Amino acid sequence: MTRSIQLLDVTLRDGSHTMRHAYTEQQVRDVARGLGQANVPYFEVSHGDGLGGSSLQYGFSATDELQLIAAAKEEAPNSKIAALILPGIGTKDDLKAAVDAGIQMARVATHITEADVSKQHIQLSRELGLETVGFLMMAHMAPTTKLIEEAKKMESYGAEIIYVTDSAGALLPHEVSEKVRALRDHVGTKIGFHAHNNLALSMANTLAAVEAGATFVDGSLRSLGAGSGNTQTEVMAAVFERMQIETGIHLDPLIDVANDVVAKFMPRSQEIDGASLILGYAGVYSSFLLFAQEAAKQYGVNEREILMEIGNMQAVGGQEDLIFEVAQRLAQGVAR
Ligand SMILES: C[C@H](O)CC(=O)C(=O)O
Ligand SMILES: [Mn+2]
Repeated sequence: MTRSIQLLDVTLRDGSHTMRHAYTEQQVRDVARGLGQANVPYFEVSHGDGLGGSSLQYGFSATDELQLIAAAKEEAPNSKIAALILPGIGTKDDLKAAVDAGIQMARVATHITEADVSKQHIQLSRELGLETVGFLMMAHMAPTTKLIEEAKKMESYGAEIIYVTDSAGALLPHEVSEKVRALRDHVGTKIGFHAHNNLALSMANTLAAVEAGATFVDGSLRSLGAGSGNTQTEVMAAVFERMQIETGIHLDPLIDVANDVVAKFMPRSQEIDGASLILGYAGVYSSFLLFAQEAAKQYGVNEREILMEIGNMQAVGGQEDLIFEVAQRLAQGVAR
């Protein structure tokens, strides 16, 4: 039997963190056109922290995300455009406006233990006729029994696909296998997996997820995403082709857009440096990296020390302010 996988590219959303939310409409058009020409079935466009993320807390977008979504849709009419939405950041009105701009999928994201807050957004997404994903972030922070509990809640609200999201790039392959297999055995939805490469495990973890039953996997071109980035989309497409797993993707134009478009504007290559390694090692939200680097500079302290402390404190998305408090305390030599 031929196996098939749906590949979802997040360059224009997770990559927005690394781009400091400064994507221009032209960059988005160029990437979207390339993804469309490569027949990528799904790709995500929005502020890095999802719809409505443009703010003082998370960083202002240089260009309105609705304008970016509409531009992407024009360039890639045959791909489905997804938008991430975090209840508490993105509102129901943001979701409705994104539908008008052209999205066909909503990915409703919560912390791994907080699925309750996704109910209204998931229900609205279904009412609006969107393909609807429950996106459970920081999956390393809860045992598999809890993951099943939270996934069942999202399923009961109407989610059609549930993602195990390794936001910190902290999961090991056997942990990914265990979590995805447990969802396959206990939840009736399709299963997805989203990786970060902070421990150089994103491809291994993606393959572990696929072997365990995931049929949706995320990637970004040249790995352009928070921290050390995501599984590299074009590499993943090549590996799946070698494994005779059907993706429907045309490899050549995909490599072209990665090399000729994304590589030209990305601020740095997505290597694993000392700080991004610590994200995976200490289990820290990947989008905290740039905040930690800024705080380290501001207070004259070591960025790795900040990240280790944030990991010890088990900080979660939305606690970006804590990074600066930790840096200040370290600068004053004050223990927690
Ligand atoms: C808002 C986060 O960047 C979502 C995500 O991609 C992750 O948790 O990983
Ligand atoms: Mn991510």
